[in-house]
Amino acid sequence: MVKQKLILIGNGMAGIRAIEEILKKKPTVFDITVFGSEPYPNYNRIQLSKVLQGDTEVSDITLNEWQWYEDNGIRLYPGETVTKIDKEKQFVYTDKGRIEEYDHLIIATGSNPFMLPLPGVDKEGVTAFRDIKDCEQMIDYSQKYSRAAVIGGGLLGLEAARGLLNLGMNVDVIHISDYLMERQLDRDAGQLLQKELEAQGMNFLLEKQTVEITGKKKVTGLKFKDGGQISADLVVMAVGIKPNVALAEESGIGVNRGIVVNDHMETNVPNIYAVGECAEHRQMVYGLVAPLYEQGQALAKHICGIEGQGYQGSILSTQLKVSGVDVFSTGKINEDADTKAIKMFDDWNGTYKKILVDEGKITGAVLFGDTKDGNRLLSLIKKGTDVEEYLNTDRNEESGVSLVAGMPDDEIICGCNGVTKGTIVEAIQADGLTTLEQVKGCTNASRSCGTCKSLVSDLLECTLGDDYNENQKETICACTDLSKDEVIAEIKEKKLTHTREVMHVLGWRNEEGCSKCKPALNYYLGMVNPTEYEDERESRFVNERLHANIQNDGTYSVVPRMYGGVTNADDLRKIADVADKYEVGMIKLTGGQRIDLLGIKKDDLPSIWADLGMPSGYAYGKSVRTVKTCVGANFCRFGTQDSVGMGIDIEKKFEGLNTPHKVKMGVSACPRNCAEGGVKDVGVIGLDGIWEVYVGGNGGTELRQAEILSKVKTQEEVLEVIGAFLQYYRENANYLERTSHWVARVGIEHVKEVIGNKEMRDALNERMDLTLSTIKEPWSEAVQNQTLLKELYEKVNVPTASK
Ligand SMILES: Cc1cc2nc3c(=O)[nH]c(=O)nc-3n(C[C@H](O)[C@H](O)[C@H](O)COP(=O)(O)OP(=O)(O)OC[C@H]3O[C@@H](n4cnc5c(N)ncnc54)[C@H](O)[C@@H]3O)c2cc1C
Ligand SMILES: NC(=O)c1ccc[n+]([C@@H]2O[C@H](COP(=O)([O-])OP(=O)(O)OC[C@H]3O[C@@H](n4cnc5c(N)ncnc54)[C@H](O)[C@@H]3O)[C@@H](O)[C@H]2O)c1
Ligand code: SF4
Ligand code: FES
Repeated sequence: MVKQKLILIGNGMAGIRAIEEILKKKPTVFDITVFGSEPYPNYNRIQLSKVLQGDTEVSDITLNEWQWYEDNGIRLYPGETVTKIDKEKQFVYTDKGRIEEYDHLIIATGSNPFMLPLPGVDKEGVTAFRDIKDCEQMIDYSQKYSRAAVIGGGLLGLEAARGLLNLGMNVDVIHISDYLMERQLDRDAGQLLQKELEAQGMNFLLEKQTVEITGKKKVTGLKFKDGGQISADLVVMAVGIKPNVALAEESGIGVNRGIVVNDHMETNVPNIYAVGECAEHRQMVYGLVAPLYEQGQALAKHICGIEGQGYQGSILSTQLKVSGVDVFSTGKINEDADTKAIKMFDDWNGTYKKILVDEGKITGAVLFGDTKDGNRLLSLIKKGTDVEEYLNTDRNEESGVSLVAGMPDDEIICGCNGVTKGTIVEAIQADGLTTLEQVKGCTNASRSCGTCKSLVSDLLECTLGDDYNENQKETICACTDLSKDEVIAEIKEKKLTHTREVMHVLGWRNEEGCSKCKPALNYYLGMVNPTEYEDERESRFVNERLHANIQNDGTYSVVPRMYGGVTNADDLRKIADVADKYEVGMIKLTGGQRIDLLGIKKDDLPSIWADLGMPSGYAYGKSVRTVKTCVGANFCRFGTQDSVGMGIDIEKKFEGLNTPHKVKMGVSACPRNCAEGGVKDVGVIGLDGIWEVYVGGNGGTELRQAEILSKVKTQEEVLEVIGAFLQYYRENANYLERTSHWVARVGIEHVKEVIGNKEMRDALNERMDLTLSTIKEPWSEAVQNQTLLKELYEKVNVPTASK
């Protein structure tokens, strides 16, 4: 059957959720292509607040890994913007010159942050808070400067302000209204919130209208209409959002405030849908994920030909994500002539509750200080419940497990994803779930803002009773209850040899595995049985499969090996010839002292490798990468040892070794440490007559200083210590755990004890040598294998996505 061509414009939260819903219903009907302006896979935008507040890492907020796109046969074009839609011919055009035909088109272009058109808005240091780039800019500024001003005291502004406080900045919040979050709270709750946030260190300027952003090239402060002014090194604009409708409008699709859609999310143009913040349904545009996910459901049903009543609009609820402050609001927030209000204010405990009632039915609520009734009130509003029923079943005294035990099955636990208690309990019982991660994987509960995590955890405890262990072991992924150590033990005991066999024998919940467990099992199997295990190419991340790093424009990079960062005229000539012949986009020196050829077409990869005739630098692999060296004793007047020779020997010995994550090394010949061994996975420093070996350093997002592991005298001893360390890391770290995390987790003293023990060191080196004896050079192997070449590099429609 010929697949129908489905294109999604916008690789964000709403669009991809709609695709997930479509795949659940009709996994094989559509040939899907996704264009996303941002150069990342779909990530959890909501969690950017947590990233700024220091509670999570950018690397942990990905919702759909590159592998997910591949596993589902989706072509993703990251960093590529659709610039035109031809609605008659049914084509889309992109800024990279690509033209793609569609049968169905989904527009999910989200919103743009509203930037006040003030004089000075384009100065350095003025930013919105919408994406990873903005978040990184704020973190960067906080390291250089001390004063931040946030314009807008809404949800976003307050979450940004809390993050900037956590990053050590002094923060002024400039708000136009006379109380905070006036769109979500009433005055009483807004004032309580202000008091609480002031106690946390925020400074508020209310009823202030900014008229100018001052400074020359860079921002220095703000001026207000009342003549006042403040100084600031960073200005964050958080005054609301505007649906991103320019593309739709220019392409002749019906637009009002958002792209106008009907209940099935269809626009006024046949075969074109809109979903998410860019869509306008019954005169409403939404800026929270819960309604956007409901829209995705309706869209998926319609596009899959499943009957349904369509999207009917949503009742909103919001919660501020600032630790130490509990605020919740849903439905109507302010009284009018027809509304009665039930109010409770406990000054002593700092709690406030207001419930609004219209004709006997609950229509809205504002909670401060104690928000555990929030989801219940949302459920009651949705059901149109009589207020008397609510008042007669007061659960104020209940908390934790007894609170969830008393909830009816249709009560919502996860507001973002609309998941009820009944759905979660059923999944726990039917699928044997025991962990939060598994519940998230099966039901989506807690997958967005995460505020429902404790309720889900209470529900697990309530359903499993004594079988629930809160300090659950870390399982490999949601497909199994087994930890990494248990799986490795089973592989050894049952002599398992393939990923599928592991999944089958160990009772994987999902027979196909997932993008988390497949590469991990492939690694563990290879680590346990180096001589017998046949690497499963299809279980690897696409970069490793293609032996090249995919770039944000869909091209690849080629990094040949240069042992110890040393090159020669012949190799440089070969690189120059290749660069000319294949019109390489950019030639760049890397931080690991090598040469990177960027902008390579996929089809050209094998010919370039053949022409270069140099080994792969493994710049794409979870493997030993580079050994950076300083010039050392042969040339430098401070040098005490031959760091270059040592670096080359290390690199030659361990090149191509698979490791749980990438491994970078550095060798210097004196404590000046020019090769930066202090921030490498393995750093070697030569002193007079001895070598020091450091491990567990990291120079990336989470800076960590390497710790001393050993002091030895000879080159052989250095190789012996490094060999034992790397093998111990290979055998004990979780897949995708850098040495910095692993050493911090197990403790350097423990690692020292193991590596310091001669017997253990020898045994580790024996296993290491066995592994090293099996390594094949991947580029020359690929060039000589015609079947592989055809399969990997000439195949059309391989998704341009990687990890
Ligand atoms: C810091 C922060 C915290 C938040 N917290 C919460 C919260 O706690 N709860 C909540 O419910 N909501 C929260 N939100 C709002 C929520 O993140 C959004 O409602 C949601 O992400 C919108 O999804 P979307 O897919 O419509 O838009 P987006 O996620 O913005 O995705 C749209 C994507 O389309 C891309 N795009 C646009 N035009 C094109 C084009 N022409 N071609 C290709 N790609 C294009 C954009 O680059 C973008 O990546 C928060 C938002 C932020 C910024
Ligand atoms: N926890 C959450 O649910 C959460 C968190 C962050 C963002 N978001 C969503 O992201 C989007 C953007 O959030 P937002 O806070 O920017 O929007 P918002 O519309 O909720 O709040 C903007 C605030 O800025 C104020 N404002 C407007 N003009 C101003 C001016 N000139 N000077 C000072 N203040 C001014 C408004 O009074 C308003 O309170 C919203 O859709 C929001 O729902 C949600
Ligand atoms: S680390 Fe020492 S020996 Fe090496 S280049 Fe720097 S100063 Fe010279
Ligand atoms: S309430 Fe936001 S993820 Fe559950």
